[in-house]
Amino acid sequence: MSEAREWSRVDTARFVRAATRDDDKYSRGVVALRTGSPAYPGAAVLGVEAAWRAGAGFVRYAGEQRVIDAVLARRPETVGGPDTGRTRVGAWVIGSGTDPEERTDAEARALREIVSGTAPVVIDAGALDLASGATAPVVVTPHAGEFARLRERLGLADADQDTAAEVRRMAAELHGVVLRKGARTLIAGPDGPVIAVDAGTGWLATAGTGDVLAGVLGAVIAANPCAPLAEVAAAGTWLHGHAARIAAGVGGGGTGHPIVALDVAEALPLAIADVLS
Ligand SMILES: NC(=O)C1=CN([C@@H]2O[C@H](COP(=O)(O)OP(=O)(O)OC[C@H]3O[C@@H](n4cnc5c(N)ncnc54)[C@H](O)[C@@H]3O)[C@@H](O)[C@H]2O)[C@@H](O)CC1
Ligand SMILES: Nc1ncnc2c1ncn2[C@@H]1O[C@H](COP(=O)(O)OP(=O)(O)O)[C@@H](O)[C@H]1O
Repeated sequence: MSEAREWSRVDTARFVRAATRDDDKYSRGVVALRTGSPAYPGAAVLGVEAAWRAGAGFVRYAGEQRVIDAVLARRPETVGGPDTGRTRVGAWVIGSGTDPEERTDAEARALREIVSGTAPVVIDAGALDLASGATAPVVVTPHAGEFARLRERLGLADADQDTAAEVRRMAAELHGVVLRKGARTLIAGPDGPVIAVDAGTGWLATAGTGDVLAGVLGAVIAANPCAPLAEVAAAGTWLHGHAARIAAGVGGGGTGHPIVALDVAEALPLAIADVLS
């Protein structure tokens, strides 16, 4: 069995800071998302909401007009439309709520430009096929099914001893951070230990919470430009789990109650306040 380092609240606190009088919207972190599609507009809304609620100072959304409309209806603070180059993006989020089979040439070009850039990119769901060609720093976020498919695609499908070893091996192959989602999320960079983040509540297993996680990761990465990417990703994952625990009311040792993905996003400010206290 491979060893994994258990990630804690104290570890997370190193990557969360209170806003100060010296901050402006750019210093708090700029996140840009190219997520969602006419088939899954909700994924864009969830990721954008999560990026704001996780403390981003500026959130930009680039996508189809119908999806921009859905995003702005929920979060008018968001700046829609393609980046005109005036804002330096601290982190990109791509792929949530998209289907690679439906990708247009224009969309493929836009995504290729993002994964060839210098800003870190969270690569989720329908963009996972772009991970192997990326030169930007990346965090890829497959769930169990996507992880198995990505292993096949990369020719890594022969047996490893356990999932932690598989995650480490994929990270080495991709020269990036791999974040394999589950009740216990495993995260590894090309070097360094495998990190384990326990969600702490099964109520998090509900549609759209992965889209929320992608937005959280974007915000935490944009706010921590100089920190090791695997550790920043672990901090974002821990906050996501903590927000779910708060939303589901499992804090006092009780069984809690069902939640939806937006509940997790809405509990993020309380999770951050708790870490800062
Ligand atoms: N409101 C929305 O717009 C939502 C959009 N979503 C988007 O829907 C698209 C399809 O995502 P899916 O994950 O449903 O579909 P996928 O096509 O990625 O995978 C679904 C299949 O993978 C297998 N699988 C194995 N382990 C799994 C696991 N742990 N979780 C999920 N599937 C597992 C299952 O057999 C299942 O049939 C993605 O782009 C995703 O971002 C989802 O996030 C749900 C919410
Ligand atoms: N049994 C579980 N207990 C706790 N968390 C879970 C469990 N199963 C999945 N999760 C978490 O829920 C989220 C689901 O993400 P994902 O599978 O991408 O869903 P979606 O595509 O619907 O957004 C991930 O953050 C994952 O770690």
